[in-house]
Amino acid sequence: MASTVIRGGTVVTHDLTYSADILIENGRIAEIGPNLRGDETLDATGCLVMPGGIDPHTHLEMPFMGTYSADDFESGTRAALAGGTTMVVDFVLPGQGQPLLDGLQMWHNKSGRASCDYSYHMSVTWWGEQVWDDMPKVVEQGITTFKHFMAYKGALMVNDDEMFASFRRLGELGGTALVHAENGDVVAELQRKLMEEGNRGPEAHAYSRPPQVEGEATNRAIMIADMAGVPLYVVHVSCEEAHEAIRRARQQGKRVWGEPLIQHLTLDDSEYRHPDWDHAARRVMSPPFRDRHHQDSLWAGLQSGSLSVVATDHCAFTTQQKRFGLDDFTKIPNGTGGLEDRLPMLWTHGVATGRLTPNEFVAVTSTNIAKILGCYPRKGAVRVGADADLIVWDPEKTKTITASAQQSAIDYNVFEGHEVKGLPRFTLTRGYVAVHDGEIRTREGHGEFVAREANTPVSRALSTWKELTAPRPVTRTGIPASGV
Ligand SMILES: NC(=O)NCCC(=O)O
Ligand SMILES: [Zn+2]
Ligand SMILES: [Zn+2]
Repeated sequence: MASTVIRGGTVVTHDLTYSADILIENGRIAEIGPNLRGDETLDATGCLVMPGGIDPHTHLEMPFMGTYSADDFESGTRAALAGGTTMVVDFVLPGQGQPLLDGLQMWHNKSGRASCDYSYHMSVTWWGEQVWDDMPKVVEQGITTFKHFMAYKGALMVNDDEMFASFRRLGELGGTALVHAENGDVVAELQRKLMEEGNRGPEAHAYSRPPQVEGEATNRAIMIADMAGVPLYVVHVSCEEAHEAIRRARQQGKRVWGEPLIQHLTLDDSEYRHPDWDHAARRVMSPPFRDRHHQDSLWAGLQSGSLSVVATDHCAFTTQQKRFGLDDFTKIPNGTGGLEDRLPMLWTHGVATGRLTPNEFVAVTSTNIAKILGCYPRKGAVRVGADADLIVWDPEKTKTITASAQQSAIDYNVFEGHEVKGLPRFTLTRGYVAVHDGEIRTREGHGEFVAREANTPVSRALSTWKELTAPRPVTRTGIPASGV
């Protein structure tokens, strides 16, 4: 295989910034240093060379709310690479009563079309002995993160007793628990009441999911995870109430991470008051967009380290699909896109504004999640031996986001009209140049499944601590005689 040199750029990792060339051989980084030579040269003059983005939260071709999300592994990973993301982690969603391994096979069948590397989280959508038995087999196959929906009552939601049992099992297996944290019982009741009162439009979606439902569920999940002895990752943290629970838990030494989305960081709830029904419905997702006060909290969390990862929850539905809920907001498929836009939007609103340093940008888009997921330093690193999943980032390159130029299969973009400054000049997936000076050259099927390690350092540390502090019977010498 021909070698490639990225020449003349500034390498930016989560902890270092320095000038160097990078030599790539057989899909891996072979050498980092000055004046390197290879068969092909990519000019990185004026650019930053960073680990490719990892998006740990996507739903590609996902069966949900009576339909399927519109981007599949082909269009989804093409969108990812176009925006500088080189690995996605999608959610396997077994049906009710379906064995986890069957669900996993369904996802393997779909992901063969991926253009970049990918992994999965397993979703615990129901509970029983079979799930308990299957969990170690799933972990053996390199899927170590298990998602629990605390919302979507009557569909994906699991109850507290099921969640506690699953969390304990995961703790034993050295895995990590994920939660969609919203109080599904309260949401269902608010939905019913709003509909009854004639609140049927997309804005009622936001009214039915106030920050309190997220704050309560986040805190509950944290406490259940702590009692079960398992690290916890809270997906799509959208508000101060949820962030506060995570911040407090982390200050107490609990092993909890929070993941805000680029949508919640940059778009607000005024979108739901838009006079055009389609405009508002296209932005219906759970949790909903929030106001400025919550956005400021999320940015502060990324700056201070109480929030760790920026994802997309890419779950794209067309306008036609959104119209399933024309006279009933509870039927609007929940989800928005963002795979192509996450990095440029975060750079523009984070780095260019001074909220984040370039190194922090790398941490929250790539390195932190690679460590949490157990695939670092193969992913999320610029170092010899790592996969050559790299972006050559031009901080001066600009564009206006528009659906007509996007890779995603849907007919709109929630960031339509946003100007971004900072875009990939080249995106490399295991050494292959999928974005070449802005031109998309993705190869369907190039992507490979990334098996991940259980028992990450954090998981081991937590198990050690829990074992040390486990309840033990008190050994007593003077036991009083029984009164019988
Ligand atoms: N977030 C959302 O609205 N849709 C995708 C499914 C989920 O993550 O809850
Ligand atoms: Zn969710
Ligand atoms: Zn999701």
